[in-house]
Amino acid sequence: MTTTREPAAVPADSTATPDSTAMTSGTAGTGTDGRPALLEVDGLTVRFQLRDAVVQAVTDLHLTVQPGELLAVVGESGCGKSVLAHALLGLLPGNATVTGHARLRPAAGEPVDLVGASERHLARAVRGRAVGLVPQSPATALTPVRTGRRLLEETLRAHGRTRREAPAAAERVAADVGLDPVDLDRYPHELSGGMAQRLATALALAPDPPLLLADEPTTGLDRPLVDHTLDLLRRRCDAGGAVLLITHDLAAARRVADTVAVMYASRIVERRPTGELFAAPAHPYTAGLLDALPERAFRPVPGHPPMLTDLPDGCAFAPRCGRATDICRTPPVPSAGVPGRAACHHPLTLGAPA
Ligand SMILES: Nc1ncnc2c1ncn2[C@@H]1O[C@H](COP(=O)(O)OP(=O)(O)OP(=O)(O)O)[C@@H](O)[C@H]1O
Ligand code: NI
Repeated sequence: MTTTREPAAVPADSTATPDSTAMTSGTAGTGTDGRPALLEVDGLTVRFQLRDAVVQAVTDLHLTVQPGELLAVVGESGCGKSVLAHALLGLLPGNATVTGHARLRPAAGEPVDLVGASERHLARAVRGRAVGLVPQSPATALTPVRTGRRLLEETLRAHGRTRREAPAAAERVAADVGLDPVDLDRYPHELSGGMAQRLATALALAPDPPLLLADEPTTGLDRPLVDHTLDLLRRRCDAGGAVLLITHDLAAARRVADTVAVMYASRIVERRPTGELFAAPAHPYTAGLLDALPERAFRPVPGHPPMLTDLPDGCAFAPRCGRATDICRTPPVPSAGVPGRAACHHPLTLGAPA
């Protein structure tokens, strides 16, 4: 069953969200209790240089994640979701240029701007430790020559568990993600897609990172395991962790997210508390995604997303949008996913551009 969660960390009045002032004033995002955001992404932009073209994969992206918050990033295939996650961890290939800021402020440890942090710092203090990643294609990410048990125990020991503690801890983490301990003795190539997915999730959770980036973590799972995984992520946030969940699945976002950011053609076009976004989407693209849901109109968004090598200067959604007019040839402002406001010249509900 799908349940609608009301936002836990964000007041219902989106104009009063603590980070909306931060977005407009440029100061650090803070939580409702005055704590700074755990992650504050500010103008993140990623370009890939191809031989004769530039891919605009992520453009001027702003978002915050508070401790305890589950933020879902949704959007069609190819809009830049995975590139966003990889940019935050310094995992992009050499033809990528990353600009902007992504400030991480873990409760323990020094704040760091993930953009421009040294590879050495990212490897030692960030990846896996401060920020975990459940990769989108776990089967290819798993080391082929070690069993799941060995991978998990090694990860746990690398993060402070003793040789004595690691075996029981590995079984606990495996059980948390719904993996049978027997399956821990298999090698990655002996795992089904769904088992590999759960093992990848267990590996990301084992060091207990304050921020988890989960890129389509329910791929290949059947419905009960999808819900099990989503609820596990929700419980992490309820216990004070933070999760950025990348998903195609709006029902998943609705079930567990506090906040939803909708990405279209490399930009966040709308970012709102989950209940508000589902009840009254402001951006026509968000409305289109909701109309495509089976329990709603079951009508797909017409047309196709644009090529990221050839984006228009104005609104990239205009060619697919029933509300577009001449003004949509100019960039919608703000284009930055400011909470409560859509990057649209003709929003459906509140959210006229400032
Ligand atoms: N190394 C690269 N070089 C050039 N272009 C790339 C590279 N990696 C990704 N891209 C492009 O960046 C864009 C965003 O890709 P990304 O993987 O982030 O999409 P996504 O939203 O995660 O899609 P999906 O939902 O299918 O996983 C795509 O157009 C993709 O082709
Ligand atoms: Ni992806």
